[in-house]
Amino acid sequence: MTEALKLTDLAKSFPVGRGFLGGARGAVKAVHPITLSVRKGETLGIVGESGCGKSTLARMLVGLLKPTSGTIEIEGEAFATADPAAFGRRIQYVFQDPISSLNPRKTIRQIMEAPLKRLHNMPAEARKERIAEIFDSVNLREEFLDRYPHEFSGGQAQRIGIARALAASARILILDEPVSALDVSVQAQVLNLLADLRAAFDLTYLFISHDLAVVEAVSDRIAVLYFGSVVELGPAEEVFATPRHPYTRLLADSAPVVGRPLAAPEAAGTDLPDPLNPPPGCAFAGRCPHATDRCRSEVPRLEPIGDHARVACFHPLPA
Ligand SMILES: Nc1ncnc2c1ncn2[C@@H]1O[C@H](COP(=O)(O)OP(=O)(O)OP(=O)(O)O)[C@@H](O)[C@H]1O
Repeated sequence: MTEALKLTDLAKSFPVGRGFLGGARGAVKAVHPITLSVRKGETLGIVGESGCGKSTLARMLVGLLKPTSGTIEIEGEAFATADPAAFGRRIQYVFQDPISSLNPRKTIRQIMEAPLKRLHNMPAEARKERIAEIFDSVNLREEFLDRYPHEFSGGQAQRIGIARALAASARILILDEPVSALDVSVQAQVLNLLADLRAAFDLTYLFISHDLAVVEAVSDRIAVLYFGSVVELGPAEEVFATPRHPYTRLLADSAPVVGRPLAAPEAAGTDLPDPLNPPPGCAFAGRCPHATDRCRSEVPRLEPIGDHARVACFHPLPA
């Protein structure tokens, strides 16, 4: 078993608006069917502009949102069929904003103890030992345990968020913009810590970010999301260096500076299609300099290209 995570045709729509008889008027397709696997020990980076479906995808993976269709397998087991605690022990979510994701009325010790009690039924003495061990591994002092979330800086709070995820003994972490809210100097510390933890505990990461430089630095492979679909997937060192999808090229060209976050590229217009009324063909066709009639009428599938990459485009760029 070398796959940590396997998604098959995973999709999510949100019903929106209320019609005359109270039924939904339409649906926002936040995530179009996605099929991909993440190897054990791998860091898969997921990038895309605001609204491309990153958070919706992440939330489905940890059971916070129910998929509209498709399946999720975690370490070979189907998500929907197993008991939720079993999945909490395997996959955990680390939030972007660590302080607001922690209960303000609970001490850090109480926050850390919850998954040990709930998921592992661990007795008090063992919990104490385990928490001390985890705190040590994220370089936090034990005396912090009796303080409250608001008493910490952003970097410390993010370490606590990571520690809480590790307390569940999960081997897969969904890191949703884990350093976006932090100062650049603190970002580096947290990224180094994540790299150390991955090696020490044999972890698999899904690293979601709109910061291309960060994603390129931490990932083994990168998936580029556009309008709810993966449009390109390949080795981290190739995806932005030699983009095959015109959208990836646009991203790479518009964020060449290290640490510069991904903004909607200006060159080819910024109009995203209407999610309530998606176009019949490629969602990027309206912004793409290479679009043809076929692109405007047929949806390209994610197909292998070259040795390691996949691209969803009828006119991929040369390597
Ligand atoms: N609960 C919801 N109801 C209706 N539409 C939603 C809901 N949640 C998300 N969406 C829509 O789904 C699409 C994807 O949103 P999502 O938050 O997953 O994107 P994102 O890439 O994480 O964006 P950001 O980087 O801004 O957080 C957007 O069009 C969004 O408006």
